[in-house]
Amino acid sequence: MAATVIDGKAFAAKVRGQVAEHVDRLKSGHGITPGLAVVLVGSDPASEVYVRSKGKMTVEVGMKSFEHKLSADTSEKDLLDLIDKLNNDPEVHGILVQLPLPDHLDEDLVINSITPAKDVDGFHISNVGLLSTGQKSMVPCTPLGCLMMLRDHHGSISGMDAVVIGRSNIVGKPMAQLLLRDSATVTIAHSRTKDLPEVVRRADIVVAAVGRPEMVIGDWIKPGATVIDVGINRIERDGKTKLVGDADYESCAKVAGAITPVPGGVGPMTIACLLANTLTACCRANGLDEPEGLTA
Ligand SMILES: Nc1nc(=O)c2c([nH]1)NC[C@@H]1CN(c3ccc(C(=O)N[C@@H](CCC(=O)O)C(=O)O)cc3)C=[N+]21
Repeated sequence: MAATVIDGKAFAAKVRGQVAEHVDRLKSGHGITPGLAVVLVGSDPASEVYVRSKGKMTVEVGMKSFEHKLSADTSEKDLLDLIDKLNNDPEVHGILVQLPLPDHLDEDLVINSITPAKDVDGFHISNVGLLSTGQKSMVPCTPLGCLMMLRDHHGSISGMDAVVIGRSNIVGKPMAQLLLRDSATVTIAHSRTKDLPEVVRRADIVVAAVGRPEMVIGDWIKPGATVIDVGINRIERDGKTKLVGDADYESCAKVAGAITPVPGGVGPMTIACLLANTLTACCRANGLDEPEGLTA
């Protein structure tokens, strides 16, 4: 039987609609407009596309968007000065520094200079620590989007076997924390995992976040399992550029019970969750109730 396609694009539109309703209420009821600042250093074409799309959707849900584009040779001091300004700007509730940064900038130092309460990426060491100890934090957008789709599809994932392929700080590790918090049995696999296909075959939930185009194939998937494909890889095929995930869609969809497509799966949910996190940060900053269903 063919897998159910989990429509991340439609789900993301629904989430953005919910965010927009909350923003309306904040504006009319409290005179507060949530604001998101995005900082881009350098001019990577793919990054520019994402930043533009984030800015557009930020404005669409009624928030203020502050875009800061800095040249590729920006000094660490200038970048830290800008972050300091944004940390202290009451109109800014969320700050995102687009990654990766140019080599001469210390990514950890830069991320950890963002006020944790405004760290809508959830990458600050304080937020990482809070998440892993089950305390209130900002949760990384991509794993949060994956969790929302899993909860929506399964109702509960309690007791299910989940295998996360990939151990990055931005996806693999926080994803594992979120799955664990929802009482799944979690394995983190990676490029050195012994007999990866056999490990993946045990999973009811497979989260593919390795960054290798179409690496996970249908033969590795337990019949009926849910495949969440985090990969976004641009490849050349038949003389055309094509966007593919870390899972081989065609073969996986034949075996899986449900699967997220690329594009139109995890990617749009990531941006929707960025807006949801900005809303959450704004509510917390103003001592207001947090939006229900939009946090982890
Ligand atoms: N601090 C930081 N936070 C990020 O969240 C962050 C980042 N840096 N650096 C770059 C990556 C990449 N990223 C994407 C978000 C949405 C889509 C997305 O919506 N993709 C569409 C397709 C877009 C296309 O056609 O190229 C889709 O999958 O359907 C993709 C990629 C966020 N990132």
